[in-house]
Amino acid sequence: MFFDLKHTDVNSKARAGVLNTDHGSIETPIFMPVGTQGTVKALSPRDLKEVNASIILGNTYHLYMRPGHRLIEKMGGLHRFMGWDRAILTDSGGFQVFSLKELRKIDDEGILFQSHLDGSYHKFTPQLVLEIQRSLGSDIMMVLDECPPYPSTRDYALKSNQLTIDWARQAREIFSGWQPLYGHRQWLFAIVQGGTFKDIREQSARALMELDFPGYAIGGLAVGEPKDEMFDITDFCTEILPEQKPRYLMGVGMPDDILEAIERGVDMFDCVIPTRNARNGTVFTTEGKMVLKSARFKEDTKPVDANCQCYTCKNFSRAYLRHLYNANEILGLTLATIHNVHFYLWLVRQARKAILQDNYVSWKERILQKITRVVE
Ligand SMILES: NCc1cc(CSc2ccccc2)c2nc(N)[nH]c(=O)c2c1
Repeated sequence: MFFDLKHTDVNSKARAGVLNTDHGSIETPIFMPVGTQGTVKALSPRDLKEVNASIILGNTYHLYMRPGHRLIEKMGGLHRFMGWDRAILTDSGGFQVFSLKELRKIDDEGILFQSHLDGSYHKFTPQLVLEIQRSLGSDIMMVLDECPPYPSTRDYALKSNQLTIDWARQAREIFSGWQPLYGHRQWLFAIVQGGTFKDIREQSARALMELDFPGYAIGGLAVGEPKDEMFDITDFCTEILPEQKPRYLMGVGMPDDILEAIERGVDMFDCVIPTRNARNGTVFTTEGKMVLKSARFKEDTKPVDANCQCYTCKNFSRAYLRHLYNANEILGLTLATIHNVHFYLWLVRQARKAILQDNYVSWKERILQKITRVVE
């Protein structure tokens, strides 16, 4: 069974489960570090294993653009190419086309766009993005979808949703006769859209459920809408989606967003925040967020987080990390990234423990008091 739902917290919709892939089992709730170009920036696969990452993300758009999915296929697939033998999830690429703001034109067949690298024209179709993900060999693939901008008119959200459902239908058809390239199984997730319109969200979820996918992503959120709307739509979607299938909230989020979404029945998360913030000198700790470049840490001999067991916190001081940032030293990026990814993975592991003990909500309230502070 691809997804085992082990337990649902008695006081909320928070769930503990296991995703079984041919590149290992993944305990949920899970955070997936983003490795856009076949690397989680500043980390080696060895670092990722040391922080117990069980699944990372690759980006179909970027890898298609460079070095190209055919080259990666020649290299034996993305796992071998990047030296990562645990699980990989890849996005379909449509979202990246929209967020790169290059010329793009959507029609019933797919998305026509210009490369951000050399200006060449390309067209992502439901079939092409699956071919690319087949060449990459991702364990979990995403269908091509359109993520409507926020805000969108109701009319736009309706039309866009119809297209996303049509594209998902084509993808499901291709997937029904699926022959993986490298011998390991590949799973296909659908993506629920519909903006912040609940009736369109329901239409989307029910149409995709009829097509029976192994898992369901909630897309089109964390695109600028107010947080309470994001959580309200998330809660609404998880009410409809199959209980026995994994739910993936795309592109979310800050540590507190993830804890709120877990309470509303989400199992999988990805976000660039831990890796991007680390590169900018901001780290997350059990006592709150910390801007390491700040002068207040100039002579601070304490570790980033005294409660953290990561390599960075066990071996280096805040003063040293601040020095590395000021000196523009690459090691600073690596050490802060190790810590932040470790923190996110630790947080969701703690969440899972609380769920299994049926005290997720009280645990969440306690931890939120601490991690949402700013360390002065
Ligand atoms: N900001 C939210 C968000 C993020 C991503 C990207 S998630 C990602 C990023 C890199 C690698 C893998 C997954 C999305 N992807 C798709 N296909 N559809 C969405 O609505 C959407 C919304």
